[in-house]
Amino acid sequence: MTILSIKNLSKSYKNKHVLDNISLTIDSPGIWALVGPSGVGKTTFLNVLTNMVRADLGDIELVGKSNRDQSVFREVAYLQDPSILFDYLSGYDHLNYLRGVYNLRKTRVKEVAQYVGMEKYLKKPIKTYSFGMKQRLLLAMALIHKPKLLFLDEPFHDLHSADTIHIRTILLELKELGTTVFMTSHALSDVDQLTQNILFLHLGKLTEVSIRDHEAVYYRFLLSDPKKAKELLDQEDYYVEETESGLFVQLQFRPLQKVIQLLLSHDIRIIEMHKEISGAQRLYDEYFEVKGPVT
Ligand SMILES: Nc1ncnc2c1ncn2[C@@H]1O[C@H](COP(=O)(O)OP(=O)(O)OP(=O)(O)O)[C@@H](O)[C@H]1O
Repeated sequence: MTILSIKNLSKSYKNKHVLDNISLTIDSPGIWALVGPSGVGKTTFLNVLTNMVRADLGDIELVGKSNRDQSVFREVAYLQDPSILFDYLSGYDHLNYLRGVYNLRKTRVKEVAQYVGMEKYLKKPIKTYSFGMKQRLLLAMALIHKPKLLFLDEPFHDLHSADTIHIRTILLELKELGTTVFMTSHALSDVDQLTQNILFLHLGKLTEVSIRDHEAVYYRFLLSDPKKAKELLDQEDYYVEETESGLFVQLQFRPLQKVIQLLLSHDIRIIEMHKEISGAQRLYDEYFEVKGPVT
C-alpha cells in the first residue's frame, strides 16, 4: 500500500505559488524530512497534506485513502505547535479526550504518557509545563491511536538538547515499529542523522536529496600558487574548487600524499592544509543561497 501519494499539488496565496505542481510517492515506512529555510512553505505543505488547508489543485492520498476522507485520521496524526493546548486543562484531560474520540481502552492514556516520558506531569495543568514537556504531550496526543503515518512540524524547534535526543530516539523507535514519520525542519543538522530521505522545498518545488551522495572528504589548501595548482590537479582529474578561503580538493579515493607530491614537484608551497568533511550542509547552503533568499 502506498503510504503517501501526492499528485500535481499546487497551493498559492494571492499570487504567491507556495507549492507548485508537486508530486511525491512514499511506498515504504521510514522517516522523511522536508527541509528549507523559514517561509518556504513547509507548514503550508503539511497543512495541505492533512487537509487543514485546501489545496488549489492536486490529489493527495494518505495510507491509501483520500485526505478528504474523515476516516483517514484514525491512521494518521499531525503534531502541531503548542498553541493548540488548553492552559487550564491537564495533560491527562487532553489525552483522555482523544482516547474517547478514538474509542481506546482507558489504560492507553497512562501507557502513551509513559512512552514519551511525561507521566509525572500527567495530572498537572498545561500552564505549569515547560516547552519540552508540551512537546512531549503533543507527541503523546499524536501517538495515542498508534498512527501509521505521523506528520510533525519542526519537532526540534526551540528544544533543549536532552528533549531533542529523547524525541529523536522515539522517532527512530517508531520507524522500527513500521510508522512513517514525515517531518519538517529548517535545520538540516537536526535531521541528517535521522534519515537519508531528505526533501528540499524551494520556490514551490521539491527536490529529493541523497545525503550519502554528497558526503565527501575535502582538503583545503592555502598555496603559494593556487592557479597553477588548480591546473595541475584538474589535469589529474581531481575535483578542485578555488575559493577565497583556499583551494578545495576532493581526493576521490586517492592518497593525500599524491596531491602533496604533485604540488611540491612543481614548486608550489603548501602554506596551510586542513581536512574538511563536507556533508549535505554544503549542498543546502548552495541550494538555498545560490538561488537567493525567498521573497
Ligand atoms: N494564510 C495565509 N495567507 C497568506 N499567506 C500565507 C498564509 N500562510 C502562509 N502564507 C505565506 O506562505 C509562505 C509559506 O509559509 P509557511 O508558514 O508555510 O512557511 P514555513 O516554511 O513553514 O515557514 P516557518 O518555518 O517560518 O513557519 C510565507 O510567505 C507565508 O507568509
